[in-house]
Amino acid sequence: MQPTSLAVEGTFCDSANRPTEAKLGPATTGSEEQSIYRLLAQQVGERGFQNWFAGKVRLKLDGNLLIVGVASPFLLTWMQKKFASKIYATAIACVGPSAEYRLEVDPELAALTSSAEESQQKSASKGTSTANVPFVERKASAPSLSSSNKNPAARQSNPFRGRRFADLSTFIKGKSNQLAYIAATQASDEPGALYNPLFIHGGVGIGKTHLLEGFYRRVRQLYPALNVVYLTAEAFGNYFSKALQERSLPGFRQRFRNVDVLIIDDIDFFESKRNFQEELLHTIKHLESHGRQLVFSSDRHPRLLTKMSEELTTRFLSGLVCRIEAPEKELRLEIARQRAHKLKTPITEGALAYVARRFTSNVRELEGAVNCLQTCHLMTGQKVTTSMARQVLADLERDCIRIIKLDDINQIVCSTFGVSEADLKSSRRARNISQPRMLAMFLARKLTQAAYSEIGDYFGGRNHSTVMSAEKQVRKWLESHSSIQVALQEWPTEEIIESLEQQLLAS
Ligand SMILES: Nc1ncnc2c1ncn2[C@@H]1O[C@H](COP(=O)(O)OP(=O)(O)OP(=O)(O)O)[C@@H](O)[C@H]1O
Repeated sequence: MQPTSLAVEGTFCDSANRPTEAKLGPATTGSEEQSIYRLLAQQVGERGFQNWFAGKVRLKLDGNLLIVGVASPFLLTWMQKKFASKIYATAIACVGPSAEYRLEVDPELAALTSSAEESQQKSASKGTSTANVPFVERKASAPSLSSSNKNPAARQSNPFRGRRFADLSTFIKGKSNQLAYIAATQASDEPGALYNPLFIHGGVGIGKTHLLEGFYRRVRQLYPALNVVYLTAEAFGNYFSKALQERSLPGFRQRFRNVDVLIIDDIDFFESKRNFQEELLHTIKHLESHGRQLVFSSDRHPRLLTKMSEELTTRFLSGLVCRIEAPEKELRLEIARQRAHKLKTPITEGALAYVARRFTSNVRELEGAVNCLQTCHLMTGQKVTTSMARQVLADLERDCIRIIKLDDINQIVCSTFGVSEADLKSSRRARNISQPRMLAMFLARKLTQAAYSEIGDYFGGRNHSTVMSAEKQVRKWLESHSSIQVALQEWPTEEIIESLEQQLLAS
């Protein structure tokens, strides 16, 4: 599952704009609550705890359910994205393996937040005008991309504050991600000069956001005077809609068209959203014409974003497109090892290898697994062994399994190839219909429990031998590294299948 995110950097990074300025204590003062706070602090680290939890959330334990109340839907999606596994580990540490957790908007916190915001707005309106888009970094001077901005004194006078974004230095390199890593590092050395736009794509939870955040951070460190904005596509869309509603589009445009570096995560969110695409296109055109740096991430290659306008797609393709592939075994092992080291979890090599073997496609889940093992170590005081890992992670592994239905496959294949459901299930044999159909049948065999006859029946009342031969045909394409046409372009079958699987797993 891919959590949606309204993570907008400046809202959190700029302390003046923090949404939860009001100082709130824990919901109750009982020793139980205090110990939950302590466990949570162990999980998220002192800094994370102070930045995001202390005085800002309300914790409640209801049976085996840990409820974390936050001040806004905005915070909720953010916390869900960033801390879900840690909150879950805390819940387990509190009530054992049957624990569950829930993040919810706490009305009382929300009320306190909006009154804090109101008073902020009042004081802002007394001073110079600040537009209603809160996340754009403000700076005194006009933007400049010259190297004179590499100024240590300026760096000190404008230190990076607030939420700690992921850092490129903590990004663990391997075969599957090294191209994207090198591109992000090089482009952040000289924003606007090299790969522009830089477009990073890959499956769920494999480090795209980490790289984008690292990019953001590095540019901020090297060029503190630059106006750098990081946000998700969803946040961009929300701010755009709000500006439309409030008739404040000029302010919105002024904010976005004055940035030096614009980083937008999860751009696939814009698929089928014509008005957002249109606005983004104009923003890109404007920024490009002024030599500003653009960075995007997506779950797919730009050409596979079949519901994106052609103009936008060609712009995405005009710089450098890098793919992060599923992490290879060595990388998974190293990530697990470093995670355990960071959490100070004594763990055997065998247990690490077990985790790396079991959690293969998603680094987020891999990290979640190590978090669970840390909790287990905290509870038992013992070094984590392979058999302990096997036992503890059994539930997690089960939860990580996604149930994929034939309808899901049908929908994702149709939208990726731009064919209608009626065509996919029809008797038409044109290549642009029969290939997606065969792929759909192949995926149905691979990812569902459905029998050949059931699959044949679903995809247009075909018999089981049609499905068998479709499966055989797709295997042949894979073996011979054949390509398939999507969006008027040939793609390696392997890449298409991987992209479809990723979309299915994320759906
Ligand atoms: N190579 C890596 N080195 C260190 N940590 C990594 C690496 N790849 C991923 N991670 C960690 O895995 C977690 C998930 O990564 P991230 O959020 O960047 O994934 P994503 O590709 O953006 O996922 P989504 O598509 O869901 O947005 C993060 O905690 C991130 O720091």
